[in-house]
Amino acid sequence: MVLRAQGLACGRGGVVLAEALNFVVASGRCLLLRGPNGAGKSTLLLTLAGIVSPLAGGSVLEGTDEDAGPQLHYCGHRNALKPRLSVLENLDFWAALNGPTGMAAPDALDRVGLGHIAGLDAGYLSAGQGRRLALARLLVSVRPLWLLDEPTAALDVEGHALVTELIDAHLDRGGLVVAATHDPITLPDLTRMQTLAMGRAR
Ligand SMILES: Nc1ncnc2c1ncn2[C@@H]1O[C@H](COP(=O)(O)OP(=O)(O)OP(=O)(O)O)[C@@H](O)[C@H]1O
Repeated sequence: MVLRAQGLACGRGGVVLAEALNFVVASGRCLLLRGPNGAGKSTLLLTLAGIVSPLAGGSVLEGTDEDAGPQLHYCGHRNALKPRLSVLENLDFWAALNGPTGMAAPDALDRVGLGHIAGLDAGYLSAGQGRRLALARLLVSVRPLWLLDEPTAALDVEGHALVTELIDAHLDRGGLVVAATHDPITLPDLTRMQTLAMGRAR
């Protein structure tokens, strides 16, 4: 499986943020989007997700079965949690919506360190706990392409390590990751990583 961008231009509000982007991300590899605030990293992720239309060119995930349904997870800045549902109910909701094709929800909560508060209303979660719950969505539904916007935001040191482990395990399974991040993410095997430097918006 390969994510291929060709002649891709993206922008918001009539401003071109990146243009003539050509890159390939193959199975088992992670592309890190780097650049200052406002460079267009989130916009590029939204464009790859199909949420924002490209201004030119495009991107395609090659090697997928057209009948297999959605092939990507988009994990944005916001955690998309329902505050009146418990932690487990939130994850069950996402598993039902995206398909319960991955880990069982209680196991996924254990994996991200939230098993002990599965019954707590999500509205009471700390910022980092909310981020961990958002990341658990990646585990309960199997999708090959992960588009992650600041996945380590609000996470503690162990949380940073968790993100690295989740990405690494996903790559082991042949997954692909594109992640916008200001924090360093260093995978054990550096040959799995590539970087796209984006410039400041004009
Ligand atoms: N809907 C919109 N209309 C107009 N401009 C927008 C819109 N959404 C984002 N922008 C602008 O697009 C630019 C790029 O924003 P984007 O969120 O992609 O940057 P980023 O590289 O992810 O930044 P950060 O590192 O701060 O997260 C910013 O200048 C932002 O103000």
